[in-house]
Amino acid sequence: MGILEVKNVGKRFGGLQALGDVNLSVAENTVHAIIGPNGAGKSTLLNVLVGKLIPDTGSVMFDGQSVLGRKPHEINQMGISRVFQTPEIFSDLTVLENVMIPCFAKRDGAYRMHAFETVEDEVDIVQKAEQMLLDVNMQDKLRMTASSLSRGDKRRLEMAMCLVQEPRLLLLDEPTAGMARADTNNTIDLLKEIKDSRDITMAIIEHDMHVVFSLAERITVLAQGTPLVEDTPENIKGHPKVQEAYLGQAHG
Ligand SMILES: Nc1ncnc2c1ncn2[C@@H]1O[C@H](COP(=O)(O)OP(=O)(O)OP(=O)(O)O)[C@@H](O)[C@H]1O
Repeated sequence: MGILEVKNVGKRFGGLQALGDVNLSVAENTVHAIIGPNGAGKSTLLNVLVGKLIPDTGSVMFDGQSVLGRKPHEINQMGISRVFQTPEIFSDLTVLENVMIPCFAKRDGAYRMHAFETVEDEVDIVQKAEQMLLDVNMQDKLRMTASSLSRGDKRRLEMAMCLVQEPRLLLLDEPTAGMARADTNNTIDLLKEIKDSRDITMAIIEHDMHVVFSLAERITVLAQGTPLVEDTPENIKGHPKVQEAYLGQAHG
């Protein structure tokens, strides 16, 4: 039994069957990649997992509890965090403040923008946020305004905002999209460090096969809303069904 169990999940948008009959089991403390051509349903599946979309059929269980019917913040409190394709950060705040906000949210159950007025009283949260930023190698950028960060650092910051909540499952939506090779490799190294330093399960959507094969222990190939094959990276390489799924696609 995996920490995440998706069973018979289907989702339609009008006449379009975005997810057909998705079954997926993600084992605890592993990195599981979900790959597939454009329009395969990867983002739709992720949106179901975080409560942004309600599927028409099926069930989603996280650590034995149903995710369906819960609001995104409730799913977050269950221990599922998501890093978006476009970083969701507070541009006008400093790097440190950005990481403090989810700490307040976790402690108080609500975002508290006014919290910074009494920041001296929040020593524990400042320390926690600073340690997190050290873990993602952003200790030199604590006082920088988030809007002035490079694209790679914005993603790194968003990762810190997720990780500071100590999620048990981290969902990564194309974590290296748009990055140059050096930044991509830094992100791979960072994710490996994160994985090795704590109990965490990762589910990652990614088009860059270098990233997928560097990180994933299991890979599910999704095509037209249905898993075609699930296997180890070694067995996925050169698998005829994978070639079939990507046939005619520009990347993969
Ligand atoms: N809100 C929506 N309304 C209507 N159709 C949608 C909606 N969201 C997604 N779709 C359609 O559902 C299908 C699956 O889309 P989805 O974004 O999940 O694919 P994907 O595998 O993530 O693609 P990509 O790799 O391009 O991000 C596509 O045909 C898409 O156009």
